[in-house]
Amino acid sequence: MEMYIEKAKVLVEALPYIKEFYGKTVVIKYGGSAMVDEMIKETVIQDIILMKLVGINPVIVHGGGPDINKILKQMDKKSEFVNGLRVTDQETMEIVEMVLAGKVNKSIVSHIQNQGINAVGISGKDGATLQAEKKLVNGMDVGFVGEVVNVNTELISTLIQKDFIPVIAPIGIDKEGNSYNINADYAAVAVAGALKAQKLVFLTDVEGVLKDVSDSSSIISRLSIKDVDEYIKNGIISGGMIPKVECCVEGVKKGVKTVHILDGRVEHCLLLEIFTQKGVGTMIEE
Ligand SMILES: Nc1ncnc2c1ncn2[C@@H]1O[C@H](COP(=O)(O)OP(=O)(O)O)[C@@H](O)[C@H]1O
Ligand SMILES: CC(=O)N[C@@H](CCC(=O)OP(=O)(O)O)C(=O)O
Repeated sequence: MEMYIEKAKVLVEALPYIKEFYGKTVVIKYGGSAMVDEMIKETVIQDIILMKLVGINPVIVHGGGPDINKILKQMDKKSEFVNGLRVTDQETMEIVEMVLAGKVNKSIVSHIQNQGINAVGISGKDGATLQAEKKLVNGMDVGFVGEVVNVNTELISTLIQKDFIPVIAPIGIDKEGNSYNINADYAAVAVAGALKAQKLVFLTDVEGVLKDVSDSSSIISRLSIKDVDEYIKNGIISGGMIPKVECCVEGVKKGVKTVHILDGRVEHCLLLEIFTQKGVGTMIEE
């Protein structure tokens, strides 16, 4: 009996959060290694379904860098990155689109549908959702790498209204109908900003933003956007964490209420963040 009373208490603890987020949009950037581990993948999907069933509107923007790397390797095609962005020639673009909008997108949709909940997978090209232009990196042409210049929220909003979970692959489209490879972190913040989301969550493969990358206990629980430049300058934040944190800052500036970097390897990290007093990972704030 005791055990059931404890379980009931956990549900009651979630009540104020369910009330707070009811009818609100939460954008989840799902990528990196949180996507590679099948067990973790299952728990992430369960969390998103639970969110949906208690009246929250989850929107998934996914990456799939490791999947693209795997296919390029099989094809003996080298991949080069500039500032964390994949140099994307025509052939690479075709592979990126095939992997992200095909394999990865549909696999997430399948996992959700398996649980009896409706999801629709789209690429940013559908309904001209992610309108893009060529992005120059430090003045350099890196091929079909895109920058989101506008998000047309019509298709996403229609899906939400009809109770589907939108699952978005970060492929952009320009005025001529060309495809662009967009880093999924950038795509997620653009979508969250345009939807005026209540929360934007980046799932990644570290505990959060750390003061010392080799010490997982050095987590910065609350990071003010004022301190970000300083942390980048003195090397505390480096590598792949730089664009992620910059996206968080942009999210806060665009008016997303709360922005988080969470450890996607932690079972049920989304539920812990949203429905309990125990915040996990790093929250980026004004
Ligand atoms: N201060 C920091 N705190 C945490 N991780 C950091 C930090 N500085 C650099 N990193 C690196 O950034 C990586 C996360 O970025 P990335 O691999 O691009 O994530 P994802 O694949 O989830 O988009 C971490 O695995 C870590 O190696
Ligand atoms: C331009 C660019 O670099 N695009 C990324 C898109 C996928 C992505 O962002 O995946 P993760 O979130 O899993 O890293 C790429 O080609 O890898």
